[in-house]
Amino acid sequence: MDTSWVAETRASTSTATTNGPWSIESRQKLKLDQVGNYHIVKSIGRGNFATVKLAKHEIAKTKVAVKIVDKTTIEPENLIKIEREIEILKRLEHPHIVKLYEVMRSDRFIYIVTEYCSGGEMFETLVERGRIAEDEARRWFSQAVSALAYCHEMGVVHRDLKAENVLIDKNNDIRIIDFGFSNFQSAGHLLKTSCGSPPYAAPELLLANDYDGTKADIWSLGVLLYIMVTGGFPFPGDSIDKLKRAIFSGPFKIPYFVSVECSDLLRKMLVLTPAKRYNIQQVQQHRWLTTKCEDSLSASTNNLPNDHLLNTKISEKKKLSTTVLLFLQQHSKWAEEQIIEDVDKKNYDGPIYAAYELLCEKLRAATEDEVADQPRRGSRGSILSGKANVDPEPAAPTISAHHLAQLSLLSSAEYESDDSSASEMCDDSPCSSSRRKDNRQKISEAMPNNQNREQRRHTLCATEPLLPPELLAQLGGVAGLQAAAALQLQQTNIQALLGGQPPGLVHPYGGLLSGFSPLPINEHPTLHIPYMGERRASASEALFAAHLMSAQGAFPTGSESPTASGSGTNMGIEEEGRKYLNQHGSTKRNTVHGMASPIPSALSNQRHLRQIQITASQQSQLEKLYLQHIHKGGRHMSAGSDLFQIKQLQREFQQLGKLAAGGASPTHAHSLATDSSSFSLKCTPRISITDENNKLLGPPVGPSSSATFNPVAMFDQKANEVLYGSERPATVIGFTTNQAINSGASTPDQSHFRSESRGTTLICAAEPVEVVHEVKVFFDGKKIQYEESADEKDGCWINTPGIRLFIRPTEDRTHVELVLLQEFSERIAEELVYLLKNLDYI
Ligand SMILES: Nc1ncnc2c1ncn2[C@@H]1O[C@H](COP(=O)(O)OP(=O)(O)OP(=O)(O)O)[C@@H](O)[C@H]1O
Repeated sequence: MDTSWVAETRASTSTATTNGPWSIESRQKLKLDQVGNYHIVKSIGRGNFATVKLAKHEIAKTKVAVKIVDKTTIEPENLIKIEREIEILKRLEHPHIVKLYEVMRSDRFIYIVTEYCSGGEMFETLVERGRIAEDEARRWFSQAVSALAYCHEMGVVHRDLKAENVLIDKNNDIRIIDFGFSNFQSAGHLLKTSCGSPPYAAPELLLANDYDGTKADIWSLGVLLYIMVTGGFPFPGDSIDKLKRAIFSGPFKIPYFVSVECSDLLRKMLVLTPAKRYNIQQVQQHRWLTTKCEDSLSASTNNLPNDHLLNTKISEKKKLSTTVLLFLQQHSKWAEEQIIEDVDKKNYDGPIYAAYELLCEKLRAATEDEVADQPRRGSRGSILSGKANVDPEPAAPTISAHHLAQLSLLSSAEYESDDSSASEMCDDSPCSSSRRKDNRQKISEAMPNNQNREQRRHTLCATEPLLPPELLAQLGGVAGLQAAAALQLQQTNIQALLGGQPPGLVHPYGGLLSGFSPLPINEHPTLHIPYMGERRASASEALFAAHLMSAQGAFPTGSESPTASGSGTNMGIEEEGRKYLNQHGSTKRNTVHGMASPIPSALSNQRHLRQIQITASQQSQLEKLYLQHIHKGGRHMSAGSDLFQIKQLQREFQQLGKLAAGGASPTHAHSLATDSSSFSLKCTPRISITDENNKLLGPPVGPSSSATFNPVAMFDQKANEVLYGSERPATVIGFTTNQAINSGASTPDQSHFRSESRGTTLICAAEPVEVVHEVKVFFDGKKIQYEESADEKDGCWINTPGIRLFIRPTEDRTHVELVLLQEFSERIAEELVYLLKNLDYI
């Protein structure tokens, strides 16, 4: 391969200013400002084995993303994942799949240049905003469906679809990324490797069965849709075992606010048995996607799967744009024949194709803008002549001086207007722009164990060969070529692409995941993250292995030929699920969404709450409060004259907690879920009346006589009605912590929201000493007294009456864990976070 075009990387390192383990010397950073034809602007993301930079093409002046893989620092199996991703991206071209432009290689690095998606990950958006409106979800979802339908038609299964692998571009359209776990799958062929991200993994994968990758993708897509429209996961579980129990223990719940059509689609995608699960064509044709609300008509119409549109775009591309050709000749040293040849071959391994494509896109966008700016030419004509409106012209096939000039102007204008300065470039930070930094921060807050963020991104490679010889043969002969031809995808010489299997793509071994440790369910108020702290992780068999061992013991995977259901065993998934539950306990794990539990940690799920039974005296006290509440017209009961009763009741509840922890006394007949027995129950009963948005309302509805008063049952029933039923407003009797009451939250849900936002971790590039110094200066300035103490983890505590800070070094960063206690002043806390964020200058 001719690599003479690969420009020498210009690198420099930062200089040391201090000494010791915290010195900048010890964490010198590689500074990179140019690779190939790309000017590196700044870091925009980091995976576990790649750093992603924003860069600008020198000729087109277009922003691109450059994924930089340091081959010397990653395991061979992860290198194979990267090679797999490259090979598959080369074969795919779809408006909602990230577009590959160029691949550059040096002895040490692989640079993968793709289109830049400025809107970040869908995951970030969902964490930031919570669930999204159905019309908006439909738009994004239909784009994802369109991309997946295309993949499946091309014989490609993604196997790691999740909100983190869906990026948003500047037009608010989605792009699917991360094809590292993708593979080719021909009809009738089943896959073996369990990979992907457990919360999105289909049951057949969790049971370690052979599986149909297309059906597994549908399950993941169903989970994605569920997250979009509800803001939570359908199957919560902080370990694979719990996840399996959640999946098999019965139908998942869909909150009341999800439309009937959308619920129906979800139920047809999240079907246990793969054979009964919808395929991608059925999803495409489902009425939730085809029937559009009037309001969202314009937004969604443009983005529904439309093969005609796709083909039009593709056929446009077939014509070589002479405008771009001429422009390239003028602005580069490449000869005409060379350009024509590389473009014709779609040569991703050289610089010409990328330059050509980027310029074409720029020209196309300019042409579209121009057309949009003009009055609609067809409107009048259609009235007079009966002819349809005139469509925008495709990129001009002939040389256009106007377009040539436009290209030059656009290129320089965009370049000048970009405010990303070179000063921002070249660090290895995961995120440099302030918006993304904010997002990251929010996500960091949402993570159950945010000091593990670096590890959360571990993605391990699958154990299957990338292109098994028989698949290669099949693909070259039938599936790949026919699919490509049918879609008229491109004039690429596919035979040439498929002609040889790149070296090192077939690998017999899998990755090993170290440090897998289950963590508690994340209780973020908007996006519940049910997974074991490895939110972002995608995993291969190795990750699943330990957790699957028991399952495999329970359900030996048959070596027989695939069954009709595609499960790879003679046993149906449902049957296996039942067997699993029989063997591993059948605790029902209903998910409760929307009504986040007011009680943190061990009692965080309402299913625990439901199992609390109260004593007769607690019952009568609650009743008293309830009746008083009605009498006072719904006023919140936690203040003033009620304080004594509250305290009294609280003591009883604490007693209840102790009893539960030490084994319930038969006389009390209290029962708590076994896995919540270690908590100390510090509840204060509260009575509040909420509407469907958990806003406090007027007097409660419901029984007011002693004979019918049953607070626990009422809570349970009403919470369910609020969540899943149609009755609203509802009366909710909630239990909350003192802390939440002190924070002024008016309803259980709000109190949860607030208490959740109190712990946060900030990651700073500043030295710990510097952080400690700044924090002390801050407190001194505010005249806030603090105590300072060292910790055995080489960290340092700074405690004030309302704020606790734990500052500890990591290998190249400083973690600052910030806990705001109940007495905190929100304003001071905000100022402190602001200060710390400003220290976080990476
Ligand atoms: N084209 C892009 N445009 C904008 N941001 C991107 C782009 N590609 C990647 N990123 C950002 O960089 C992050 C890391 O990229 P990516 O997931 O491809 O790396 P990776 O090393 O393969 O990660 P993983 O360990 O999850 O497999 C992404 O999560 C995303 O935030």
